[in-house]
Amino acid sequence: MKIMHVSAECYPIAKVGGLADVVGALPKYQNQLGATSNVVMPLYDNAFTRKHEFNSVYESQISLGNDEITYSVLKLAKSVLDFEVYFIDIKGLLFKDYVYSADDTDRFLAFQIATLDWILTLSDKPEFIHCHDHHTGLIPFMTQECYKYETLNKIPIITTIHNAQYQGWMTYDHLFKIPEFNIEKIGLLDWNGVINPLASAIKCAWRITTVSPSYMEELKSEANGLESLLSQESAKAIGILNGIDSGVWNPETDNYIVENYKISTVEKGKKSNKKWLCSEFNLDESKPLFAFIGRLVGEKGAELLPEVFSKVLETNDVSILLLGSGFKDTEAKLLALKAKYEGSYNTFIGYDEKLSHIIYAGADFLLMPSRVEPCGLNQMYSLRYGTVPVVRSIGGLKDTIIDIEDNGFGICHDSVTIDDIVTAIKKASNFYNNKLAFKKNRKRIMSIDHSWEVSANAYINLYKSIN
Ligand SMILES: Nc1ncnc2c1ncn2[C@@H]1O[C@H](COP(=O)(O)OP(=O)(O)O[C@H]2O[C@H](CO)[C@@H](O)[C@H](O)[C@H]2O)[C@@H](O)[C@H]1O
Repeated sequence: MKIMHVSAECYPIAKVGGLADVVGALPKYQNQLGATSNVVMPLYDNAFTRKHEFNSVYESQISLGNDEITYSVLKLAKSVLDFEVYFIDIKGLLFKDYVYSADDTDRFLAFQIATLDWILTLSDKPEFIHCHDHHTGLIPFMTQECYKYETLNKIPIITTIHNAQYQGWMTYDHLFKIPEFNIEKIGLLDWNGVINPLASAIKCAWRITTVSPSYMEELKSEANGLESLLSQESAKAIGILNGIDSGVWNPETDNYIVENYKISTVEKGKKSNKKWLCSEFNLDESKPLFAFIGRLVGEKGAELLPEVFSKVLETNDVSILLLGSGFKDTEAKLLALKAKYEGSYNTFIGYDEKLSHIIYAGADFLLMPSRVEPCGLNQMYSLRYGTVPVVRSIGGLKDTIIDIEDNGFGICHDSVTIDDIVTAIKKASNFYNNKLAFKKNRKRIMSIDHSWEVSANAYINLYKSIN
C-alpha cells in the first residue's frame, strides 16, 4: 500500500503546532504496519534545511496564473527519518523563514499545483493521497476536476481536518491560478461566495477524517460556518483519535529533559526536572507547578489566562509557568504579571521545543482550558510524563481525559469561564495535597497507552475500505 501524505508541516523538519507532530509520526507507524508511507511538503528556509543536504530528483515549471514558476523536488541526501520526505522547493515563494504568513494563498496554491504536476510524472504513483488541513484543501478538487490531472482521478484522496477554524478562504481573483476545469463545477470550490479550500476538500475528498471522534460530532454544530456541509457529508466522515510518537515522547529516553525516568523512578525524575524549571524560572518548587504550553489564541482559551492566573495566585499556594506565543495583547498581559507575582509565576513568550519537553517532565499539572480542541496532543504527552492534565471537556480532551471524581485520572471542567478554570485549579491543588493518591495517580497515567499503533491501523483500514 503506497500512501503519500501532503502537508505544510512535519516534525522535526518544520513545526508550528500539532499538525507537524502527526505528520511526523503517522507515516512512520504506517510503515511499521507494512505500508510505504511518505510525505511531500514545502522546503522552508529553516534550521533543519540549513543543517541537511538535499538532492534534486525532479525539476520543472508550473503556471500560477500568468506566472511561470520554476520548482524542484528534493530529497534528503542522507535519510534521517523513518519515512521518505519529498520537498517542493520554490525559491522566492515557498522557501521562506516561516511556515505561515500573509502570502499563504499563492504559496500553498503553488505548492499544491507543483505537487500534483510532479505526481503526474511518477511511474510509481501513490495508491492513496492523504491531505492535511486547508493548505492542501484544493487537491481533492483539482484531481477530480482539472483536465490536466485527469489521470490522477482514480487515486482516492483522504483529507484530515486538524483544525476547522482555519479554512484558507480566498477571493475569486485567485480563480485563474487554479488549472483549467469545467466552469460549471465552480460550486465545488465555493462556500458563502468565496473560494474555500477546506469546504472544497469536504465536498471532493473520498473520505474526511477528524482527529478525534468527539470533534467530528461537535463540527456538525460548530465548525466556523461549515456545520451544514459537514452534516451533509457525514456518511464519508470519521473521527480517528491521534496517537503520540512514543519514540520521541518517552521520559525514559528523552534527550531534552534534565533527568530521565520511568514509572518506578517517576518521583525522583520529576523532582529533578521540576527543580531545574523552578531554578531557571524563579519559582517555588515546594508548591504544585501548573503549566500551559501552546498557541496563545482564542481556541485555547488563552486570553482568559492572565485573569485566571491573577485570581489563583492571590489566594493559592501554587507555582505557574507558561510557554507560548500568539495574540500580542495576551502576551503583554502575561508578561506584565511577572513583576507582581515574582517567585510564583513566570512566562516564556516564544517557541522552544526543548523547554516544552522539560515542562511536560517537571510540571505537576498541565492546563488546557480549550474552547475548541480537535484532538490535543499536549494532554497525551503530559500523561506519558506523569503530569496531570487539567482540561476543559471538549473534542479530543473529552475522548482522552476522565475526571478523578469519575474514577478517572485528570481534572475536567465543562465551560471556558474564569470561574470554572480557577475552580479546576483549586481542585487540582487539593488533589496534590493528597500525597498518596497523587503519587499513585502519576504511575497510573504514565501507563496509559496512546501510542500511534492503534490509530495508524485505523487509517490503513480506512484506506482499505475505499473501493
Ligand atoms: N511555544 C511552544 N513551544 C514549544 N512547543 C510548543 C509551543 N506551543 C505549542 N507547542 C507544541 O505544539 C504542539 C501542539 O499540539 P496540539 O495538538 O495541542 O495543538 P494545535 O492546536 O497546534 O494542533 C491542531 O492539530 C493537532 C493535531 O491533529 C490537534 O491535536 C489539535 O487539537 C489541533 O488544534 C505540541 O507538541 C506542543 O508541545
